[in-house]
Amino acid sequence: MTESRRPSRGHRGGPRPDAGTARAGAAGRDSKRPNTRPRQPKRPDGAGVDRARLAARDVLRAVRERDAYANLVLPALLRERGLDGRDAALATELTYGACRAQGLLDAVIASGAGRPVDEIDGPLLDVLRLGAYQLLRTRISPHAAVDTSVDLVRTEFGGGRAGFVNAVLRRVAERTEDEWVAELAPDASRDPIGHLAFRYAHPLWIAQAFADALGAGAGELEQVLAADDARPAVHLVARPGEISAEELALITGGEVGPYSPYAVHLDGGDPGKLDAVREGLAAVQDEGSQLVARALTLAPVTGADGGRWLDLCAGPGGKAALLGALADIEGARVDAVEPAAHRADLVRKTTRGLPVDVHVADGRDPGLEPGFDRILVDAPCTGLGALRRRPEARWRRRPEDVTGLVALQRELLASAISLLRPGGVVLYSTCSPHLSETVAVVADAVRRHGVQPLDTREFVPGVPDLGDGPGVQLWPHRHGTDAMFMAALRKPD
Ligand SMILES: C[S@@+](CC[C@H](N)C(=O)[O-])C[C@H]1O[C@@H](n2cnc3c(N)ncnc32)[C@H](O)[C@@H]1O
Repeated sequence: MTESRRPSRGHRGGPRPDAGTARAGAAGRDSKRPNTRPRQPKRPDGAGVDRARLAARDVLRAVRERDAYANLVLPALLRERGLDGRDAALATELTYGACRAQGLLDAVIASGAGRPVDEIDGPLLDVLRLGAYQLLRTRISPHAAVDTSVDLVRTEFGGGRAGFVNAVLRRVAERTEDEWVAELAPDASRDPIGHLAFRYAHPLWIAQAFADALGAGAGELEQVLAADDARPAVHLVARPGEISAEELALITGGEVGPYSPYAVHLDGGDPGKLDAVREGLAAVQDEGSQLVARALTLAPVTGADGGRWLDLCAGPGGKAALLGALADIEGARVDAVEPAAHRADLVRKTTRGLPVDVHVADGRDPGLEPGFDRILVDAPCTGLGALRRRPEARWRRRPEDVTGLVALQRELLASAISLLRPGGVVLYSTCSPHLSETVAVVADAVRRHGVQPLDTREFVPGVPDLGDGPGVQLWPHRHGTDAMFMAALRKPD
């Protein structure tokens, strides 16, 4: 939370801050500010300004301008610029925090600027988001938050625009986050979901989808939304047959996960630097995803398992690698289908040395011989269950995305059922709890194709709080996993 400060309401209703009309920048007025930092000359490359904030700004710009993924761009940029330790931690916190909180920040910025954010120049908006995030959601001093933001703009664009940013951020700083929420959010008693969506910076349709999926547990909505904003632990999977979770925990300093026998949780750090990951003994994989791959192998088929397993939506290969390792132990073989060639390459990489055959094909018609014993359909989905790991995703996804994805999910599940042998099992999963993508797709398959729903809770042994079944919905606030859904279906004999 923010450190306490006395909000002055002096600017309310005053003239809207504008380049040229804004008061002089705050730079240089903070007596507590370390005086070692030289005033910055205007440099188009931004050299000389705070390196962590410059990195955060550049990532926000890439996300806004070219739909980049913050969690791919940032680590590469930190490496390229040699930022580590405190600088890297600050850049990460500011980038991911500003991405996640974007809706809330934009509402506050719009109020402070007296105009909608789409009327503010993109590069200025990036800096305003960074500054507003520091003011509302960190303990960084308001002077430092404003000054460094003004510096970022001045070095690139000069004094006029810097004055605008200074004026807007000074208005933002007049209230705490709670006070802004009280002023701008829908009333909690009349619109409780709208209120929580605003407070926890989620688009309303996503908060509504979570509430729908929680059903009787809708009182937990606040916890789900809060869990999306918490920094998730890094989950590793210990590859079965290579290393145990206990051994992996010992050599990485992590903790064995509570549910998957292969899971190790790390507090942070760069897992790519771990020897166990570099040597292929372990990989990064959410514990919920591990449970999905394992559930496919635990669901009973009728008769003997002939060892023909299929992963119909395999890229980038996290579950295919775990299935491949388990298949190796069981004497089975996995066919892995992925239509995107570059993602199929990733599957080949993650499954090297395992009994996995990768096919670049469309899962709706992969051209494989039917008769599989077990099929995983880890379908393309909105990803609403993994928002904590994808900072900007909640603002990029649109409710209209759901319809097209649901059509594809139904077709993929139908294709899987047609490829199963009688008595074989398909496990349908999504990293989304949206009911249209989960129980509705499964109910449609049961109705149309006569498959039998199995009590999937039995295939995630030891996991509590799974509701009434037969499908399983995991939740970050209950299980510490992504909000994965899974449902096992058997083809009648
Ligand atoms: C949720 S991801 C699967 C994640 C993967 N199982 C893992 O654990 O790494 C969905 C995948 O389905 C792929 N996909 C999209 N359309 C598809 C189709 N028509 N047939 C098969 N796969 C498809 C996407 O390219 C994406 O790689």
